[in-house]
Amino acid sequence: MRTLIKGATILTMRSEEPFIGDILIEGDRIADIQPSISTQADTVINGEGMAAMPGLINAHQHTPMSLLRAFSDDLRLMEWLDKKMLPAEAQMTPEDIYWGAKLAMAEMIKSGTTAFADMYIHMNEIAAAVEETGMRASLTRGLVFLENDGGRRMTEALDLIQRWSGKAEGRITTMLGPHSPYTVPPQPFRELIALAEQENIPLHTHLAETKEEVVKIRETYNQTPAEYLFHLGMFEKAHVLLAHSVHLNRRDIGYLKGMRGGVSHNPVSNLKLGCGIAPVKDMIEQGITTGLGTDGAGSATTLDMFEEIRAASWLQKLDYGDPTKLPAFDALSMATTGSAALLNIAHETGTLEAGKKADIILIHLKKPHLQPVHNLLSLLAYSANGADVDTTIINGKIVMQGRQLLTIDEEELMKQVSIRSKRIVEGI
Ligand SMILES: CSC[C@H]1O[C@@H](n2cnc3c(O)ncnc32)[C@H](O)[C@@H]1O
Ligand SMILES: [Zn+2]
Repeated sequence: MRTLIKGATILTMRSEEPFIGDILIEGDRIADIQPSISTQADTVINGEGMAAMPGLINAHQHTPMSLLRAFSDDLRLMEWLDKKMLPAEAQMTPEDIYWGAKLAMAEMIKSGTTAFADMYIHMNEIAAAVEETGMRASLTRGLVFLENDGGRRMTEALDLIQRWSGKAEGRITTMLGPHSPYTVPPQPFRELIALAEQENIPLHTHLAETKEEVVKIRETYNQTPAEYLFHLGMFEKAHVLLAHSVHLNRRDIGYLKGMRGGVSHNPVSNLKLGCGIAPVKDMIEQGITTGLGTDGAGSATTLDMFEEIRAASWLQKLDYGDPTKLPAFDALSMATTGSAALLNIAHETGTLEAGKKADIILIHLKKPHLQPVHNLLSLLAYSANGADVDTTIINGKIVMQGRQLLTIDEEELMKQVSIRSKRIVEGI
């Protein structure tokens, strides 16, 4: 199967310079990118007036929480989690998880996200939704060790890894997911890190999201959250995906230096929950890989990565009182090459180049808020939004064209979401 995109304004993200050209896709990979390609193809897409760029990669998500979007807002994280989210999650059936995840995937595909990292429960249902929708995903069974469950959660985590790693034409990868420093005591944390090292499995966790977490870890271990993980050996033994990392001091950033993996910055969720501003510029200066994520729609409300790109850039400018901080290309890099590295898939995605997987989005530029095109990078980072995405291609397959989802029945999805979301909140 060959698909040819003709005459698009191409931003490869390998360089900052866009150019007008063609992209040839063969099977699941990009075969060629040139100013002009003359060849036969099964499908030809007219890319005129469109920007072509790598699909955006959401490095931290809880997909089924899309069913809890706008259910509870304007609360502190711990109160929001304990009093609202956990009781609602206790009402969710595996089928709810499947439809909640599908809702998130519909929104992601429609806003130009082609891959994501997810941490949740009932991961078989999420994996099934990934298989059907055609998305690329790194899946993690979130592990909280505050009560003895007889090893059930751990069994599910290992089952996910065994059953789904490399499945769905290689689109699914997996990680181990100790939820956070405040929900996983040292011994189980050590065991997970040892297992990750032994089996070469990446780890996905939350770190230093709120001041309350910093206080709690200080009271319990007399350490900062980053120190806690560092002394458990986490950063030297495995690839680690750290969500948030808002409250890191200079020494904490030093602990992360040289780590495999890096930090998923989730600026919109951090803003909305009043968590603070992550030291993104300082982490980048220390060579720490930084990507972008939304967190779940239960907190972020939207999964539009263009909002994250904009918020990331503006927060650093505001924090330093300096508009030169985190310029457009750097913020776009976080959502593409940065997040790809966090998901451990940078060899396959994150840039447009021959040989890489064909994860490509086409953005309609002939819109009042995207004209004139003095600077494509600025337009994409500071003015575009998810609704400007016309076409989404993942693993060489067109999953949205002309804003029509091709792998998801949107009408059925809306029906299921309406029934299930009502039942969940009525049950609390
Ligand atoms: C055990 S599965 C993952 C678990 O994480 C919860 N969660 C959602 N958003 C956040 C956040 O911002 N910080 C910490 N934990 C979060 C979610 O509700 C699931 O229970
Ligand atoms: Zn999270």
